[in-house]
Amino acid sequence: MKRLVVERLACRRGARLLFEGLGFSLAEGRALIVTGPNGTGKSSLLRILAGLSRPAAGALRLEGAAEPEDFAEEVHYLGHLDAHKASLSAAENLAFWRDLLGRPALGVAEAMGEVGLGGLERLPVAVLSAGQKRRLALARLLVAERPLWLLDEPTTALDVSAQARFAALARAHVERGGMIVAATHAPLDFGPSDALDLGAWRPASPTVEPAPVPA
Ligand SMILES: Nc1ncnc2c1ncn2[C@@H]1O[C@H](COP(=O)(O)OP(=O)(O)OP(=O)(O)O)[C@@H](O)[C@H]1O
Repeated sequence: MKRLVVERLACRRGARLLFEGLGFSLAEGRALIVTGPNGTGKSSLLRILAGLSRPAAGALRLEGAAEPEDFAEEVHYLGHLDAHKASLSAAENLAFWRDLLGRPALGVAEAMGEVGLGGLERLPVAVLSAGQKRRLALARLLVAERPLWLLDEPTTALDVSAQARFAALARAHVERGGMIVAATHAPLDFGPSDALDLGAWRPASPTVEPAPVPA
């Protein structure tokens, strides 16, 4: 049984403590929807969970993983940037990620079909629309098996039908025993879910030291 456990987590950016004392646990087969006003630290929390930045304090582990304290191999992280090579085709980009990530799941053509990009495999990413680029980024989640999906505003630029299609893929992941932590300003239906309002974890006095004022 996998379970993400976060204890007494604090995040500092520059001179400000964004949140502190944050604790939650997320069992397999559930999603956690993280909300909060702009600048509360949703993206920063996801980056900490993905192992891309260090917390100022606290601990996190993925119980049931081979290496509970260092579980970067167990996560898919989808940030604001789509991380595509513009000159390569859509299929080449996805094939790159499939090879790099390991633990292959869907094939490239199949994954592109799932996100509604069938027929666009050979187009260079440079000519894809913003929504098509986002769909291609989401297809990455499908080509490699990773139990924990960390999604930062995953539905940005998606039209209504693509949002619904993606929500169905996310629910299927959760139904299979996967986990999702998603930061969003939009309502997302990822199946059995918990809610985390990060604004509630703001410290009483967020400024750690005076910020330098530019001359
Ligand atoms: N490298 C950095 N140095 C200093 N401050 C930073 C750095 N990165 C982010 N911040 C600040 O940290 C705060 C939190 O940013 P973050 O992107 O995590 O918020 P968010 O809740 O995801 O916001 P949004 O809803 O706008 O996406 C912001 O005030 C931001 O300016």
